[in-house]
Amino acid sequence: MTAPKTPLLDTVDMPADLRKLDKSQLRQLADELRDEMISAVGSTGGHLGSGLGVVELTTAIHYVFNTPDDRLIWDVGHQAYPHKILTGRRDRIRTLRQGGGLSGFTKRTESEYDPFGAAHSSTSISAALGFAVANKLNDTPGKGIAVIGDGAMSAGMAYEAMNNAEQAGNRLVVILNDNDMSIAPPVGGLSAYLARMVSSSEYLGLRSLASKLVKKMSRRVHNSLGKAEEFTRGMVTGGTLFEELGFYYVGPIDGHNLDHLIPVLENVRDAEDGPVLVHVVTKKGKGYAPAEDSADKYHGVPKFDVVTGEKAKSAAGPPAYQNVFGETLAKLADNDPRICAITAAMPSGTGVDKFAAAHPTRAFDVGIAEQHGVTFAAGLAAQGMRPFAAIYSTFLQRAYDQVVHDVAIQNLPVRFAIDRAGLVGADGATHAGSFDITYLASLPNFVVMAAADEAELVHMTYTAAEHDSGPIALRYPRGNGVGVDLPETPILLEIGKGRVVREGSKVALLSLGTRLAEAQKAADQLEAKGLSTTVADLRFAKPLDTDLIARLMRDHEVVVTVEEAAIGGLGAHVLTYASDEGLTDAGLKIRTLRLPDRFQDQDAPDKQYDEAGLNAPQIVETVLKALRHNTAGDDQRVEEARA
Ligand SMILES: Cc1ncc(C[n+]2csc(CCOP(=O)(O)OP(=O)(O)O)c2C)c(N)n1
Ligand SMILES: CC(=O)[C@@H](O)[C@H](O)COP(=O)(O)O
Ligand SMILES: [Mg+2]
Repeated sequence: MTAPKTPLLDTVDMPADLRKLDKSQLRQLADELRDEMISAVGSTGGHLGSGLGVVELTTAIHYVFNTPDDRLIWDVGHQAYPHKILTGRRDRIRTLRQGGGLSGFTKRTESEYDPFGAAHSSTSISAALGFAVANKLNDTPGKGIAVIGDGAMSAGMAYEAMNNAEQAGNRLVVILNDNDMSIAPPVGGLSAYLARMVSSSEYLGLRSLASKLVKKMSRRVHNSLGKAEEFTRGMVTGGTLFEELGFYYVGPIDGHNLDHLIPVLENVRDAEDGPVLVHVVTKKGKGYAPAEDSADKYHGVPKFDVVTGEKAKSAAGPPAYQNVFGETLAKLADNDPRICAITAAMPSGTGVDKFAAAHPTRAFDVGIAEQHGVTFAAGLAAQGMRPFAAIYSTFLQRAYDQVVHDVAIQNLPVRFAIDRAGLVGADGATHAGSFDITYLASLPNFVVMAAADEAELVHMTYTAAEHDSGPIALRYPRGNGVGVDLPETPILLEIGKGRVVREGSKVALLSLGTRLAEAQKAADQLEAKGLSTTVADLRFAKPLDTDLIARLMRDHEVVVTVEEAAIGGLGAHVLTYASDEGLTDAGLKIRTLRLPDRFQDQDAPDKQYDEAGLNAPQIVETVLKALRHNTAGDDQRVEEARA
């Protein structure tokens, strides 16, 4: 694929270069920026539609505002690729989301133009408010500018921030980028409200616009607006929700028309009062037909052919875990009217779309609102339903108090289907599902399971559905299963019981989750070295199968736990149990393999697991080291005895 011709963009490395251009050149610059972004994402894959929708907005913001002193915060950060290109990172844009490359989100360590890291949504207004207030207190120049999407606006955090924003005065600017899309079509009353605001807005002549604005904004703003005769699409002001929260509301305006955007943003920049919310209407996927025409607007794409839009096909293989979950749950719900499914704006990512296709009245997309989703599920459970809250591990972090306070303390049978458990590849540290075992298995009343393969996921989904005595979680990773046959009839697993998949005598590998495949490979390699190895799939991080663990500890010389989870997970529970029971007193060697105590950047998943030390060679090395340590210890003890 040849790179697009970008003569004007080639002259712009930083926003300072952009600001030297004449306004009349900005249209061409935006077109070239869009071409460059399409070309780059075609070669890397990544988030495409959202960035395409903010090409003009990105250009206008950097043209009008004094970034980086004005602190620009992109909500989620998945739309920030054009921003990266304009802020000195064009030379690395084709490394996006790859090992050692640019992050797919904003990241403080990457550039001074990324004042705040993101990837989870709806944090931008709070962060921008923090910058704004700090600058105000220190009498330092610079506003806080948050660009937040309509989907991200469904999260409570955005309102918590707006409720508190008045103190920033004119230092805070919120740009609501309304493309009427989340990853899936947006849901709920707020989305309908925004749609009504957009569809009912008039095209105002300047006079009526000015007379409306004079009531709302300072005279200075009003006067300078008088210069923008060409600005025809209305700045409509009304008794909006945002005004009730203390913002000057400006909009809706056409986010692809630079002749509208630039004067409006200039006025907002110069406004003496504030805070201001600018409602910008854009199109997700704008300017690239295959994206505009697709149902998901090319939210996230693999590599693709720029000319045809054809996406690289992944090799046919086992089904994705999320689909196994969604289809299994849909089948179970055929015979159980109490089962329902909840997703927080991730219907296809969690497989809840499969469930929704079969049981539309029992599938709930609550929007980006994980906290509400969990407590909503708690209410359903308390009323006798069997709710499955299907939430990515990383996003469930946001609802931790709801998990503890609304679910665990009340011992309510909410089923947590925790997708993207473990490392996730290109999305990197912000999306890794590292902590759920730690934060769930420490809670009284909780049952925590991890599926070793897609058949186990079927059994665990069924087991969770039938578990009415308290909260239960099942975790499984991003990606496809390992290729085992799916069972016709699911098995009801005994709570807190694991299984031995291979019996040996010297080394025992206690696996939880999909590292089981690596544990099996490691066992082959250990056997080849003459070390007889047991492999157990514990299935449950809580309650532990203490009978099995005690037996394996008594009968083996080395015991190694293996899990795709952070410190404080299975390994910690096994060690605690072993020391409580005195099982380590006789010199048993226990080692715990888990994710490292650092945030791992994006890379291919297998490389990430290598770096984490959770692939077969590292399991083998851990066992050998434990045995060598034994020998060294013995030698030393012999020496000491001799002395
Ligand atoms: C807390 C949280 N939940 C879910 C997600 C997954 N997610 C990423 S982008 C997105 C859609 C955001 O929609 P919007 O803010 O309108 O931005 P757009 O993609 O339309 O530009 C979702 C649900 C997330 N990043 N953070
Ligand atoms: C930006 C964001 O949070 C999502 O788009 C996320 O990248 C999706 O991840 P999956 O591809 O694992 O569904
Ligand atoms: Mg949107």
